[in-house]
Amino acid sequence: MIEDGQRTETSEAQHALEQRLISLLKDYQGSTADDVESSLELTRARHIEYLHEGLRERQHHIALGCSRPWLCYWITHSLALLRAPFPPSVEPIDVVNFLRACQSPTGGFGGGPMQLPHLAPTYAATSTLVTLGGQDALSSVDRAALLGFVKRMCKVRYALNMHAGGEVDCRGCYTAVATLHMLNMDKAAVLQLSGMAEFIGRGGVHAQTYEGGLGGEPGNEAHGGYTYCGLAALVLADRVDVLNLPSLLHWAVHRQGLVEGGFMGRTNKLVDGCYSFWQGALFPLLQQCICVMWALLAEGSAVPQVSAAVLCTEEENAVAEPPTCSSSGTTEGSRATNVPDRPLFNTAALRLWLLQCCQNRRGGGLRDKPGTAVDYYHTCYCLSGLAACQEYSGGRHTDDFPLVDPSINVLTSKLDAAIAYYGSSAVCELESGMDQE
Ligand SMILES: CC(C)=CCC/C(C)=C/CC/C(C)=C/COP(=O)(O)OP(=O)(O)O
Ligand SMILES: [Zn+2]
Repeated sequence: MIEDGQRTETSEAQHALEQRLISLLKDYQGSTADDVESSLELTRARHIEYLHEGLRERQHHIALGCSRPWLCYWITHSLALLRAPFPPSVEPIDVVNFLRACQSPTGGFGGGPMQLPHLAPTYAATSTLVTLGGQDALSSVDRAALLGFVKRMCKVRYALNMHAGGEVDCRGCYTAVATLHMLNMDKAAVLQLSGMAEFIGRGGVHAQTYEGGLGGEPGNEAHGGYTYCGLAALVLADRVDVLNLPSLLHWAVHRQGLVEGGFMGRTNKLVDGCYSFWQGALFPLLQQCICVMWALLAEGSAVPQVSAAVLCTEEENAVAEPPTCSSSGTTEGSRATNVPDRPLFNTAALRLWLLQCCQNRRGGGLRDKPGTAVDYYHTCYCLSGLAACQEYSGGRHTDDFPLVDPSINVLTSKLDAAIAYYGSSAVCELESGMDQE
C-alpha cells in the first residue's frame, strides 16, 4: 500500500484504483479486514503450500474424477509459474506414472485411469508432461496412437468431437491442435480433416459472432473461454485470416471491467479471475496477428477502440499510430515476436484486481472473486493472468514470473525443450516403425 506522504503524481492513479478496489472488496460478503488491509504482494509461500497440499491429496479428488489430468496441469503449471519445486513427499515421476495410467491404449488420455480418451484431458496431460519435462515424462506419450485418436475425432463435418460421439465446439479444435504442437507433430492433416478454420471463422459455419468474440459453436454467445480456444487454435494453425480481427480486438478490450479491472467472460456478466487468462491471453495472441490486422484496417475496416479501460492514463489511451511490428510482418510461428510498445489492455488494473481481490492471503490459492472459495483451476488461471500482465506491461511491473507461451500456456523454456526433444533424430528413429493412421 502506498503511504500518503510517499505519493507521487504518477502514483495517484494507482492509489485511486487501490482505494476503489478496497471499498469494493469491503462490500463483498465474506471479506475480512485482514483481506482488505494487506499489501499488494503475491503471497507466494501460501500459494505454494496450497498447491503442495493439492499434489499430496491428488488421489483423493474423487469429485473431479473425470478431470484428474487437469488437476495435475493446474497444479504443476502453477508451481512452474511460481518457480517452486514439488513437495518432498511427491516425486514428478509419481505424476508421470499416474498420467501413464490415464493414457488409453487406443491413443489420447482419459479423465482418469480406465476412462475413454477425451481431447480435454489429452491436452491437460500433455501440458503437464511438457511442464515436468525430461525423458521419463516426454517419452511416456504414445504420439502415433494419439494422432490416430485425434484423427478419429475429426469425423464430423467441421471441427472435432471432444470424445467419441461427444460434443463439438472450439475446445476440440484448440486441444487437438495445441497437443499436436507440443508433441511437434504435423497439424496439416487434422486441419484439413476437421475443417476447423471454417468452423471458427468465415468460409463455413462461423463461430465468430456479431459482437466480435467467439461462441463455443456457431450460433452461441461470444464467450472468453471459447474465444481463447478459437483464436489460439487459428494462431497455431496459421489461419487467423478467417477471423475478423478488428472486431475480435474490439470485443476483447471491452470485456475488461471498468470498475474492478478484471475480465468478464461475456457481455454484461461479472468479472472472474479465471478470465484474466482466457481474455488476457487474447492480447498477446492478437499482438502476433497485429500486422495482418493493420493490413485489414488499411483495406477500410472500422478502426478498433484499443483503450481497455477508463483507468488508463491519457498517454496509455492514445492510439495515434498503429503499434510497431518488430518482426517480418507475418504471423508465422507461434512465438510472440512482436512485443507491444504499449499493452493492448490495462495490465495495471488487472494486476491490482488479481492481487487485491483474488488472492486468499492466509490459506493460499486464488479465486473467481471475493466471497468464493479458492480452487486449483482459478489458482492456475489467475496466476497465468498475472504472468501475462507482467510480460505485456512493457516493463511497468514484475512479479518474477518466467516467460509463458500464450498459445499453449506452458513455460516457453519447457515448450522449446519438448519440441526439440520430439524433433530429435533419436526419438524420430525410435518411432519410425510406428503405424500412423
Ligand atoms: C483449453 C480448454 C479446454 C479451455 C476451456 C475454456 C473455457 C470454455 C473456459 C470457460 C470456463 C468457464 C468459467 C465457464 C463458465 O461459464 P458461465 O456461463 O458459468 O460463466 P460466465 O457467467 O462467466 O459466462
Ligand atoms: Zn472462473
